[in-house]
Amino acid sequence: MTTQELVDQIRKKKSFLCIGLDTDLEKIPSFLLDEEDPIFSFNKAIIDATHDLCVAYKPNIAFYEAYGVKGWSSLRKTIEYLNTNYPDIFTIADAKRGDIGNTSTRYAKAFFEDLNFDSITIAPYMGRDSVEPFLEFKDKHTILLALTSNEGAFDFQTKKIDGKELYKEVLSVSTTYKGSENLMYVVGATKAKYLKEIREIVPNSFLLVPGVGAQGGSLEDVCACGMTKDIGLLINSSRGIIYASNLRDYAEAAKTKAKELQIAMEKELSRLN
Ligand SMILES: O=c1ccn([C@@H]2O[C@H](COP(=O)(O)O)[C@@H](O)[C@H]2O)c(=O)[nH]1
Repeated sequence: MTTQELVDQIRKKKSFLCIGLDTDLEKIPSFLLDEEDPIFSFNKAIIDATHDLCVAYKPNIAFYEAYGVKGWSSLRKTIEYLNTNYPDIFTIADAKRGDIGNTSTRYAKAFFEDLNFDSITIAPYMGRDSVEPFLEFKDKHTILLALTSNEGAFDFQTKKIDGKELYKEVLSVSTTYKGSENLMYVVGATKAKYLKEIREIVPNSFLLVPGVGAQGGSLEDVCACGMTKDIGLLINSSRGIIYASNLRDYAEAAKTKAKELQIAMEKELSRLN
């Protein structure tokens, strides 16, 4: 999917919500455990209930890898279900990969060609040659971790090197990478006060913003400094939506939570016009 197609979807749906599919067998309704593939059954029900309220889904790969071959099969069924039934939805493999060039190429093939995700999250620590193999894929997007939502972000990301914070160096150096027009960045909602300075470095790039809901970040604070004329934001919520109920009404409850966020986003979008 191109960036323009994503922007068009956001305007059409009046939503820049990304729903995180962090599907955990210990948290989904227990009656689903009798199904042949409980993870896929859960994801399918959540997707069917919420697809008109969001523009993206983000399966966190750790939740699938944790169940070995079965988990990988649930992931494959989920992405195939999305691509077949909801081709206008932007898909994010939250895999946080990145390695020496030839290995990164294999990761890129796995997530962009084999699984056919639209995008993947990447750790920038290994630098240019670990990122550029992902950028070679046309109409696919590489989402670099810039300033993450967790407390550990302060261990390295905000530390100064030659007078400049590391996350700012990640942002500015990565804009020189070949194919950088397909870069997006992860910035935690819990780090909203940094957004003004982030926008000075990457004024138009899309930001994937996790950390609203369960981690305490505020949608309004993120929009105040992070929104661009073409929106430029994908705000993720995982647990706050998918685990709204663990009873038979779980999909309906997820829809209600997604709707609350969509309404708040519609209000923010109306300020752009
Ligand atoms: O900085 C980051 C980067 C990634 N994440 C991921 O996003 C979701 C957040 O889940 P919630 O349940 O909405 O808190 C999860 O998959 C994280 O691994 C992040 O939180 N922060």
